[in-house]
Amino acid sequence: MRLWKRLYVNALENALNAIPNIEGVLLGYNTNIDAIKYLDKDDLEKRIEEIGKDKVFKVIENPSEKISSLEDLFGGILRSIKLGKAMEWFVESEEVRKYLREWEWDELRIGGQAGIMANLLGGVYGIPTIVHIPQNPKLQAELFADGPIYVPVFEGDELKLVHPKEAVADEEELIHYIYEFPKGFQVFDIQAPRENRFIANADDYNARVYMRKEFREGFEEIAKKVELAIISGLQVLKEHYPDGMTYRDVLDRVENHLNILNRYNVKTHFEFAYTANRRVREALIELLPKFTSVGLNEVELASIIEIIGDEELAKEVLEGHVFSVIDAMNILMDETGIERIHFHTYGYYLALTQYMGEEVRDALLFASLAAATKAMRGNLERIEQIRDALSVPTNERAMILEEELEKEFTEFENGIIDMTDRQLTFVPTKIVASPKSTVGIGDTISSSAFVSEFGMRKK
Ligand SMILES: Nc1ncnc2c1ncn2[C@@H]1O[C@H](COP(=O)(O)OP(=O)(O)O)[C@@H](O)[C@H]1O
Ligand SMILES: [Mg+2]
Repeated sequence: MRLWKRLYVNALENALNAIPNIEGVLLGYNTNIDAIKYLDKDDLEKRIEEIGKDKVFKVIENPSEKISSLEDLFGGILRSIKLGKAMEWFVESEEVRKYLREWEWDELRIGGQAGIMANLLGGVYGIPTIVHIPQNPKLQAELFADGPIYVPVFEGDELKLVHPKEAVADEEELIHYIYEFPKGFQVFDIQAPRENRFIANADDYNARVYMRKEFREGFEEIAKKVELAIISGLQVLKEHYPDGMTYRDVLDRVENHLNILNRYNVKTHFEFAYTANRRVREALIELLPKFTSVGLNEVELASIIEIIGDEELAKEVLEGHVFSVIDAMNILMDETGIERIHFHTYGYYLALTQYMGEEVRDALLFASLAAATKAMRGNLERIEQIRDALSVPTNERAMILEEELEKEFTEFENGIIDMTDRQLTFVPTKIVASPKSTVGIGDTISSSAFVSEFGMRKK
């Protein structure tokens, strides 16, 4: 434990010193507005009575999975409360979209993985950050932090970088309406067994990974301005769209972007997120050889192993057997040739890299501090706040894993295992006992580790 205390303190200093070395990072592709509302029993019951309680209650047992009417909307919310389950349904009706807008919200936040990471990397870490925003209405632009956050805009033929607030356009508001309820929340005779959220998604652009003109026509200029790129948001892809477009059309465009980034020696990270469609998941695995790095959790690693490995190993990964996780990471590296794999789960992180160095470990430790800060405060606002996370307890149970690793691998020192052609890095993480929020922690972990490792290796 004393060892890790010392390593955490050193890693924080090393990472903080290195972050100013990073000259530019690109974030694609998903950015939207998250409109959060904390549900109120009386308001909710009144609205449901107005629409017709019977009609709404029918949807609870026969979920429509999408929203074409107000019955669907409130039926979905009630179902989510009843089961205590997170659910996200797409809003198809214009009339319901208007209703949602008028129902208002308690809080607006930037949403989408790229949008959230822009406020972290640009707004908090001060790294020059270019972000893809499918649409740039005022309501969304104002949610971006001040700081070196940029969107590319054409001025004549020339591509200029400006803060989103300076490029506001009369474009669509892509809103994800998030309805939160606490454990025990009661409406009529329905009670929530645990806290959770229902999301009404009124965003036609990110659902099909729409790319704006600057990214279609000016990508080479954009790639020249950065050293790093982090790609996410591809998990939503569907096999087919009503207009005949398929996931292939999107992935061809992404592949073209990766070819350009690779040509300019930009290091690229792909942040995996659970991808329900198996075809799309397969295609994403096929794209991994074009990336430098990938970040994922236990569910996502298992879902990959279901495709490139076997069911038995996938099951063990899900159950959290550390040696199975290590086997799975090695299989993924064998299969794709990717240089860096960062696995995160509750209580510890692992990285498998085709290069050696203590920077890999220090980056994971820094990421753990950033994640704990975010969990504690709900939001990270200033980089100095990360120092407070040093006093958060380090996961004690990971010490048992550490002993097992020590027994299995003789060359294990300070979290680093030399596997001759690969380095395996293990760190026990900080755990916040009662987190204020856990939204976007995974992206905080992966992006913090990826950029800080690069910064430290650059010296
Ligand atoms: N209370 C907590 N304290 C510290 N870290 C946490 C806590 N809860 C979750 N985490 C970290 O957050 C990660 C969540 O990442 P992930 O599963 O990818 O979800 P998402 O991408 O939706 O944020 C977990 O793997 C874990 O490492
Ligand atoms: Mg994640």
